[in-house]
Formats: sequence, structure tokens, C-alpha cells
Amino acid sequence: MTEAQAAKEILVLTEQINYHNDLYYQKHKTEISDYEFDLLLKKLQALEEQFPALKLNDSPTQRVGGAITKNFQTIVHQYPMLSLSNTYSVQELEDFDSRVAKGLDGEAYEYFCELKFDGVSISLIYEDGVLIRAVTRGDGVQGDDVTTNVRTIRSIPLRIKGSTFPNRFEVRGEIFLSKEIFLQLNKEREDIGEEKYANARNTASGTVKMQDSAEVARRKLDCFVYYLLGEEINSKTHEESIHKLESWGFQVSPTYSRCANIKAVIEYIENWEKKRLALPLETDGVVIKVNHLEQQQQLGFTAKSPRWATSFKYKAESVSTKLNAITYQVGRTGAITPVAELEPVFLAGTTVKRASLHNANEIERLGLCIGDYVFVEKGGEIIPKVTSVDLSKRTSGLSPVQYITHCPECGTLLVREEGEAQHYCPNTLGCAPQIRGRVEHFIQRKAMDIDSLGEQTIKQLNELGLVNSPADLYDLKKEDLLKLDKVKEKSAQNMLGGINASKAAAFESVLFGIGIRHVGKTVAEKIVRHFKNIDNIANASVEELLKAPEVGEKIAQSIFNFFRDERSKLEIQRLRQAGLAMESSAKEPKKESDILNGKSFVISGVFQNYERDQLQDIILKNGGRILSSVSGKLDYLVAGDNMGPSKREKAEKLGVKIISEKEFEELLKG
Ligand SMILES: NC(=O)c1ccc[n+]([C@@H]2O[C@H](COP(=O)([O-])OP(=O)(O)OC[C@H]3O[C@@H](n4cnc5c(N)ncnc54)[C@H](O)[C@@H]3O)[C@@H](O)[C@H]2O)c1
Ligand SMILES: [Zn+2]
Repeated sequence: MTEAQAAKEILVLTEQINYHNDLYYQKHKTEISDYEFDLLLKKLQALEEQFPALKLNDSPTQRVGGAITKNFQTIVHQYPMLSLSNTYSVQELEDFDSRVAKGLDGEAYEYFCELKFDGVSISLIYEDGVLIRAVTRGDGVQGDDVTTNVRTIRSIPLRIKGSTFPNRFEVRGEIFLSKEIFLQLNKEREDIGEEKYANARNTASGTVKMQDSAEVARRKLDCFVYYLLGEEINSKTHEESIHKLESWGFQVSPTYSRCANIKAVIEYIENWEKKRLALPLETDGVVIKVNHLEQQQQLGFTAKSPRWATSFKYKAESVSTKLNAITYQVGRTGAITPVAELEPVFLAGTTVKRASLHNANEIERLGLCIGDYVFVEKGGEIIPKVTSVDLSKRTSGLSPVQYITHCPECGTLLVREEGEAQHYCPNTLGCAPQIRGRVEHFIQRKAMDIDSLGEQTIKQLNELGLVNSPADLYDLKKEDLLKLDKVKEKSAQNMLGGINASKAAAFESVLFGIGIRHVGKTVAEKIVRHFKNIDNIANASVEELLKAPEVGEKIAQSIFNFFRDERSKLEIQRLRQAGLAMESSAKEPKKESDILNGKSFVISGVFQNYERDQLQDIILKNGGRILSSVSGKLDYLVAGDNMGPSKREKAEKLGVKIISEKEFEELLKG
């Protein structure tokens, strides 16, 4: 390669890597696998070594890939938060070991191995035993202050146990979503017609940077810690530090092990390759650290990572198999999911016959033809996925997959909304899986809680033409139920009892249960609080809907459309006649004073002593008004933590008074 060619190649690679870094760290998305990404980076590194003069100062090989955002306060790290070098091969691991041996000049040394948890790294600062700050890695030098969000994580102690600890220290760890919580979160999203999250890591990193910490708390993040730093730590080894962290009440994964030499490290790596798949969280490799802290110091750091540690990444097992067909599933909300039907193949301990293809874009990106051989991977994710076409086995005469245009269940023309990757069957009221899904959604515990009915019963009731919508449940008679397989007098009675008892459910459960797209349980609760009864909701304009807390453009439009559909109006009317609650049972807030009469407020950010709705209630009860956005007419902007900077700027420009939670309390005293 000539120098000119290398220069060009370096530019192209840098641009690609920067693009993927931005997607990964800022947008919490990925378009290529970690392995492919690491290959790009290695290629760039090799070129830079061959042509040192061409190395760019800000090359992605020289710095940590992330960045800070404008939504949080920026904090400079006391100790830089670096990356880790990585390898996928035992040979490279042995090279690392040789470098360590050389760097330590013949001194004896040992390693400490931990699993590499796949989440997002966090720095936790403790003073006098109390968590005072939590900061993201950012660009390694400075990060985002996400303390309010991190305080919601139960496994991170707000105050540490015991009485002997340094005045000030820093703990580093990995925030993650367990596989179980991630699947549950996706199930809930699918249920209300939201697109599913791609993987747990991206979801965890997106969650840590949310503006609403009440939502963060609901997501149930978790954390493993793996690093202790500070002036007065007094540990001799990393192992000792880990034991200290455990004794102070931090959550440390019990999977670590001290390893006498690189041979033992390799055994550790082999030992965990399969076992890690059964762990409750995703892991993508092993982190190998020199155990003695003095030796760590002696080895030091490069610009981007420590020389005393490295990571071994497991390459996801991948096999090539034939794509026999693509089938299409129709979900509760009509979302179409394409599924690859594969020639059965053995992969990472199980036989794989099907793999998810997500949506039409994915099929296009892969360039699939029926009859192709495709590579299938089962990485950290639970569901296998098709990663690419095995072009070496492509035969001639295959033509690219044509995505279906009509619903495989009811034949209706599919639609795809602007900006969405998924196709939908719009025949919500006439498409069998959608009908069943809607009734299942309606009877679930968070909605009407009718546990005497199950999926099978609903399927049969629908096939017999007895149930086509939730309201039909309330017309069921015992004779109807006796027509079902294996249903006798007693269970029929039981079912009717459950249906009848559901009439006592609260209005927010009903509103969630009727299944308006994008309206989850929390949103339903907020809407009920704001609008009080179904008529107010049904008659609200999009603009009025937008004034309710947590209701954005997408939700407002969806609610508005729902209540303009004659068929949903009829359904609501039938449910009302059946005796379901159509208004909030909560009492109107009683007027407490006139102290805030004529004053208008916007509430923004997160508060120490109140939920946002509580603050709203207090304002209303004392005669104030709530506005939805900052304008010249606004009297007060009540600012909590993590308020968006644009709101503040606007308020400052318009001369609106910005008050803190404390000042608001003062205001109330008159
Ligand atoms: N697919 C993509 O588009 C894309 C884009 C950018 C980055 N990436 C992936 O991210 C990696 C680079 O990310 P990185 O710089 O964050 O490095 P890294 O994730 O490879 O390694 C460093 C991080 O490992 C984490 N870690 C987990 N367990 C640990 C333990 N026991 N001890 C110490 N640290 C532990 C820490 O958060 C630390 O910051 C790449 O190798 C690539 O795989 C992928
Ligand atoms: Zn359909």
C-alpha cells in the first residue's frame, strides 16, 4: 500500500468508526456487531502503526469513544475513565502476558479475572460513606452527572455499611438491565404497540440518560461494581479492594477468580464461555487485570487504556444454514414480524429452526433471498438472529425476498407509518390475532385482572364467534362457556364470576385495558388524573391531550384517533352499559388556599421531595394554573434537577422567574 492509499483508507476508516461510535454512545443503537466494529478499529490501528506520520491527533484509536451530552451537568473525572484493549484470540492474550512480564522486569505476578458485563460504565463518588455523585464515562475525561437517576438503582448503596472506610473514594461499575427485566420491558412495549428495544445494553445506556427519573426507577436497572479508587484505599491487591467493596454493601458479581498465571486465565475463559449464558445478565467476555496494585502502577496506561489489564471477548458462535422460507407473525397491535424459517442447525447448545428478522429494513439490509445460506448467531441475546448471507454458497437464480403487502391472517393491505420500521395490519377489529391479542391485553393483571380466562379459552371463544372484542365478554352466558372443550358447570361458573368481578376495576385499569396504541398503564393513570372521566378524554383535542403529563405528540394523536373511530365509540358504550368504571374514583383536589391565584407555572426536572404530579396538585389546590410550555405569559418556572437546558434558556430570555423547589415552598407560605 502506498502512503497516499493509506492516507485515504485512514480517513475512510476514521469516518466509519466515528459514525458507529456516535450511534453506539449517543443514540444507543448499533448497525454492526461489536466484532465487526472491533475489526475496523484494529485495521485502523495497524495502518497507523505502519504509517505513524499519518496518525490523526484525534484518531479513535487514541481516545474513548463516548461523549458528554447537553442534558446533564458536565463533571470532570478525578481519574480518567478509560477503555480496555481487547482481543478475540488466545495468541493475542499470550502476547499481552509477554508484555506484562517484560514491563515488570522479571518480577512474579498474578492475575485477577472477572466477567465483562455488557452494560454502561458508571463512576460513583462517596464522601463520608454517602453517595454524592454518579457520573457517566462520557469521553473519558468528563462525563454526565446522572446522580438522580442512579439513586433509583437499589443495588447501589446510598450509604455504605460498616464504619471503616476512607473519607472519599470512587467506585466504578457497570449498570445493566437483567435479561429478565429486559424481556419484560419489551413485552410491555409490544403490548402497547411500541417498537421493541434491540438489546439490553443499549436500553440500559439509554435509560441512564433519561430525563425522568421516575421512569428510570420503573425500569429496574442493576449494577455490578469492579473497581475501587482513591487516595487512602490501602489495598495491596485488586482482590483486596473487591473484598472491601463487598463488605461495604456493594454488589459484586461472585464470578471472579484469582489466576496464578496466563494458563489459569485461559482456563477461566474456557470455563465461563458456556456457563455465562445462564447468568441473569449479558456478558461479552472476560476482563483480565494484574492483581497487585503496585505492579499496575508500574505498568501504567496508554492514552486509551491501562497496560495492566485487557479484555478477552467471546466471539458469538455462528453457523451457516439454509433459509427455507420467511413467515410473518401478526401481533396484538397488528405489528408484522418476519421470521426466518431455517434448516434446523445445532448452535451453542440448542437446535435452532427459526430466527428473528425484525422488519423489512433488516431483510433489505441483509439482502436475503429464499434458498440462501445465512449465518445465524446466538450472542448474548436470547433469540438467535441472522447476521449475514453466506455469499460463498449463493447459487444463481435466486431472487431477493419481496416483503408481503397483505396481512397473512386477514388479507388486508399492510401500512407502514412514516418513520417506523414495522409494517402494520390496520384491520384492528377484524383480524383474528389482533382480536385475541386485544382481549388478552384487556384481561391481564394490570388491566381488568380476569384470571379465570386464559389464552386458550379466548382463542376458542373467538373461533366460535362468541368473542370479537372485550365488550363481548360481558354478554357471555353459561351455555356459551359450556360449549368450550373440557369446560364443565363449575369452571363456567368460575369464569363468569371472574368476568363479573372485573366490573369493580378502577377507571385507569379500564382505560389501559381498552388498548389504545402507545397508552401504557402509567400513561393511563396520568390521563385519568388529568381528565377525570372518559367523556373529557374522548372530546379532548390533540392540543388539550398534549397538556396531560407524559402525553407527547404520538400518544395524543393515537388517543384522538381512537375516539374518532365509530367502532371504538360503540365498544366504549357497551363497556359502559356493562357497568365498567368510566370515571376516576379519586376525589377532586379540595381547594386549600388562594395563595397562588392568577399565577401560572411550568414544572420541569426532577424534585427531591415531590413527584411532578404532586407539585401540580399543590399548585392547583392553591389556586395556581399549570401551563404546558414556557412563554412570555408564564409567571414561574419551577426548576428541579436535570432540567433541560433549552427550557432554562428560553425562560431566561423571556425574563420568566425561575424558582427552585425550596423557593416554591417559600412562595406557598405567602
Ligand atoms: N457495534 C458498534 O457499532 C459499536 C460501536 C462502538 C463501540 N462498540 C463496542 O464497544 C467496545 C468499545 O467500548 P469501550 O471503549 O466502552 O470498551 P469496552 O466496552 O470494550 O471495555 C471497557 C469497558 O468495559 C466495561 N467493563 C465491564 N466489565 C468490566 C470489569 N469486570 N472490569 C472492568 N471493566 C469492565 C467497563 O464499562 C469499561 O468501561 C468495542 O470494543 C465495541 O465492541 C460497538
Ligand atoms: Zn390482519
